[in-house]
Parts: sequence; C-alpha cells; structure tokens
Amino acid sequence: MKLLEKSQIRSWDLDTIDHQNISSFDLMLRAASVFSNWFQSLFFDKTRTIHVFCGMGNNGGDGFCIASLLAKAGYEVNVYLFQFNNRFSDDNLSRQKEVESFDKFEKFTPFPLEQKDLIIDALLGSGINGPLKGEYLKLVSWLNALPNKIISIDIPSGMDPDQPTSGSFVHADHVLSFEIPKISFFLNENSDYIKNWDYRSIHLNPGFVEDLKVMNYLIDYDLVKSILRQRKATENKKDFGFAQFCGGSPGMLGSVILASKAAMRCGLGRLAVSTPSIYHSSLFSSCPEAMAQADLPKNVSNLVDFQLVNEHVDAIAIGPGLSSAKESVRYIDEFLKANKKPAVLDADALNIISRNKWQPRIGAYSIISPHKEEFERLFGTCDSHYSRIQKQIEKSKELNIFIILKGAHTTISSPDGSCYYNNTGNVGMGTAGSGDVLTGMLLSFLAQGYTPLETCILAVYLHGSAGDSAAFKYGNIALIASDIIEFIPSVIKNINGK
Ligand SMILES: NC(=O)C1=CN([C@@H]2O[C@H](COP(=O)(O)OP(=O)(O)OC[C@H]3O[C@@H](n4cnc5c(N)ncnc54)[C@H](O)[C@@H]3O)[C@@H](O)[C@H]2O)[C@@H](O)CC1
Ligand SMILES: Nc1ncnc2c1ncn2[C@@H]1O[C@H](COP(=O)(O)OP(=O)(O)O)[C@@H](O)[C@H]1O
Ligand SMILES: [K+]
Repeated sequence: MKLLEKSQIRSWDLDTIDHQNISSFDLMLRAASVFSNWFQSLFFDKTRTIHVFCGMGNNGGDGFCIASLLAKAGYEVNVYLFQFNNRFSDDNLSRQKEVESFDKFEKFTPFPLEQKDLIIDALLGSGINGPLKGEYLKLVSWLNALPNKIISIDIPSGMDPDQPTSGSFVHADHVLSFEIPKISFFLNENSDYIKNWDYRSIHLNPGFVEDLKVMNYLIDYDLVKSILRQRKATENKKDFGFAQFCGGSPGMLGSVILASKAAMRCGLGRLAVSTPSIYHSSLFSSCPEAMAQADLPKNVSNLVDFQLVNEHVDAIAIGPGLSSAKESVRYIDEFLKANKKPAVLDADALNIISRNKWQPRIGAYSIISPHKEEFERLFGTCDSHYSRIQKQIEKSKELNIFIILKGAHTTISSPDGSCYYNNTGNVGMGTAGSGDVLTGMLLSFLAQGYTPLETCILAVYLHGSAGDSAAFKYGNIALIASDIIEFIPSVIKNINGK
C-alpha cells in the first residue's frame, strides 16, 4: 500500500472532489459517516457520554458532523469548540449548525468529566503545520493526563503525519485514519502513544494514487499475496531453487539449524549448508532435508569447498553464528571477492564488514539485515529511530543494496530510495535466534527466484506474521525462535491458499 505525505493526501482530497464532482462538504459527510459506523461497532455501550472536542479546521468540521450522527444514533453527546484564533475553515463554520448546541472556549479552562466517558478528539487533523503552543498545548496536556479513553479522528491532534512530532500531541487510545494510515503511525517514536489505529476508505479517487510516485509503502496482505507465486502441478525441486547457507562456528550451531529449517519451510527446493564438520550429524538429525557440503571455516583457505558449491547455487546467505575468529574474517574477505550470486549478509558477516570497513565491497543488490546495533556499527550512531531510517535509505542508495533494519516496525530500504514499513511482528520476537529464522527465510525466497525487493517484503512480513501466530499461542514472554518456524506453514497457506 502506498503511504502518502500530508501534501499528497491534501491533493488526493482535492482531486476526488474534482473527479467525482462533489463538494468538500460531501467528502466530509462521507468521512463522518465512515467514522461514525466504525465508532459504533467499537463502542456500542450507549450509557457512556461522548465528549467531542472540535478545533477550527476540517478535522473540527468532521467532529461536528460525527457528533450529530452519534446523537441521532442514540448516544448522549456533548460538543466543545476551541476557538483560539479566528482562522475557521469554511466547512467548519458551515458544519457548526449540525449540532443543536455546543460550548465555546476562547481560552482553555479545565472542566470535570466522568471517568467512564469517552472523548472524541477532533481538534487538529492532517493540516497541522508546527508544534502545539499556548492554549492548544494546555488543552492537550490536560487531555493526556485524564483517565478517559480518547478516540482521534484521522490522526491524534498535534501529531505530524510524516515525521516524529517536535512537541506534544494527543495520546490516543484509538485512531481511525481516513483512506490510508499515516506514515507516522509506523515510527517507533510514536509507538507508546498510539495504542490502536485503523483506517477505512472514504472512496477517494483510486486513479489518483495509481499514478502517484511515492517513496513510502506499507507492506500489507494484498502486496504479499500479489508477490507470492502459485506452483504449477508439474514443477519439481529444481524449479524451487538451490540455496547455500554459510554460518555456524564452534559453539554456535543453533543459528544454522534455525535458518535451515526456516529456509526449507518457505518452499526452497534444495539447501547446501557450509558449517563446521563437527556439526554435520546434528544438522542431519534436526534438519534432514539439508545437505552439509563444507567444513567451515577451517578449510576455506583455498575456498575450494565454497566455490564448488557456490558455482551451482541460486543464492547464498552468510553470517549467522560465524563468529569473528580469524578464519571467519578471511572467509568473508574471500566471499566478498569471489561471490557472484544474489546474497543475504547478516550477523557476524556484518560485524566483520564493519570492523574492516568493507561496506563498499558488499555486492550490488545484496540484502543485508542488521538490527539497530549492527546497523550503527556499519553506518554510525543515530540520535533517533527516524534519523536511523533516513540513514538507512541514504546508504541503500549509496551502496546499491537492500537494507532490512530489524526491530519493531522493521523497514526495508531499496537502492531507488523507497522505504517499506512492516507492521507484523511483536515484542516476543526479541529472542535469540529470531533473526536467524529471518535469514533462512530471505535465503529461501531469493533462491526461488524472487527479486531482492520481493524477497525482503515476503520474508519480513511472513516472519512477523508467523511470530504473531506464535505469540497468540505461547504469549510474548514464552515465545522462542523455533515457535516462529512452527507457524511459517500456516501463514503461507493462509495467504497462498495452498
Ligand atoms: N475535504 C477534505 O479535505 C477532507 C478533510 N477531512 C478532514 O480534514 C482534516 C484536514 O483539515 P484541515 O486541512 O482543515 O486541517 P486541520 O483540521 O488540521 O486544521 C488546520 C488548521 O489548524 C491550524 N493549525 C495548524 N497547525 C496548528 C498548530 N500547531 N497549532 C494551532 N493551530 C494550528 C491552522 O489554522 C490550520 O489551517 C483531515 O485530518 C480530516 O480530518 C475529512 O473531512 C475528509 C475530507
Ligand atoms: N518489539 C519487536 N516488535 C516486532 N519485531 C521484533 C521486536 N523485537 C524484535 N523483533 C524482530 O525479531 C528479530 C530479531 O532479530 P535479531 O535481533 O537479529 O535476533 P538474533 O540475532 O538473536 O537472531 C527481527 O526480525 C526483529 O524485527
Ligand atoms: K484529530
């Protein structure tokens, strides 16, 4: 799904008004009716009074229309207009007559509310143009300190739709965004303050967005479904890719097993594993589908094993559990020189690359999957999650590689400067080996012939979805990396139908 910046959302509204030959008031009515239906499905208990806090722009206009619809639906509704200056939007002024009466505040003074009552926040929408000050700031600080549930129309008032907010904004319990979610819903800076968000279509003109160039995307079910291929009945394992996984070192076998199983569960045809020979028998007992082909990293000095296997494979993943031992450093050096295949680099491969400043040697269109610390070792420290994403995009363009910055709301950046936000996954996945599962999934899709971007999208989304199913079964405290693998089959089957 394309994610639009606020100026693009504004243009989309105007284009719809023009294209569908409607007034901006018609569009506001549509938005109000969509919000009111959504609200009633969530808060059906009509014994709680609803307090609608309206500002002076079109978000406030939505508030008046919604108050009227909810009153007609049988809710007890109180409306307040906060008129801190004289800059009303036309639709706001004309919509004030939708409600029988409202209280007007030219200066904010606190007033009592019952704890069980609900607050609808219609103070400011996507027209925000700077940090909240003065009376707005007092009002929002008061709202945030109340125990009442707050439900925001379109966006929490004061929140910047495109980037972290410099200042205060409403801490919403629920938000219903019109047409598409806002980019800022996916920024970790906002995660603690926007508990539940959803979006509903208000039937903006789809033609406008089809042709629109955007730099930000949300990875959603439809996108993943459109990428995941159906198999033909006559295909065989040779059609599903041959992958090579290089990882593990004395004491670190787990990553090899987790990545191997995850790779096979994502539909890989054949897997060759290069890992220390002492582990070959354990690998066979845990993942008999894999072939152990090399003794790593002991006998890589002449790279015979590596090249023999590499010549025949469709994709390679390197790094998990490799350690930073001398032999591993040499192995990565040789790999960067010799490898000609699509590649996924993770964990110790990235640590070795950072330490030796080999970033420019990473092959074009490779995929790297650092978590925050690995990312900062590679590219330097950043003072916020948002600035880290900006650097991620810059480095993807500069090095011509795909970067997966792992964490809550994993982002994928592509060499063309675009950024894909993921919204699957949960805090239970912060557990040893969870990243190794992702590496195996990436390897699998890359070897099956998906492009590097398709590979990143599929693996990141499915990894998070499998993690969500695992958290549903085991809870986010008990969840371990193997549980994610347990749910890969069902999440793929749910999407692909097979
Ligand atoms: N026709 C349309 O364009 C539609 C707009 N809709 C609603 O309209 C909203 C956008 O409306 P507007 O563009 O009028 O924007 P707002 O309702 O956010 O109001 C913006 C106005 O608030 C003031 N303002 C901005 N930043 C401020 C700050 N930091 N402190 C104090 N005042 C500030 C400015 O006077 C600005 O013009 C959307 O969020 C959505 O709720 C929906 O009704 C759908 C249709
Ligand atoms: N709070 C979170 N919300 C969603 N996903 C998370 C969260 N914490 C971690 N993850 C995911 O779990 C995985 C952890 O990977 P990583 O840090 O490399 O672990 P390891 O190195 O132990 O395998 C990543 O895919 C990351 O996106
Ligand atoms: K709002």
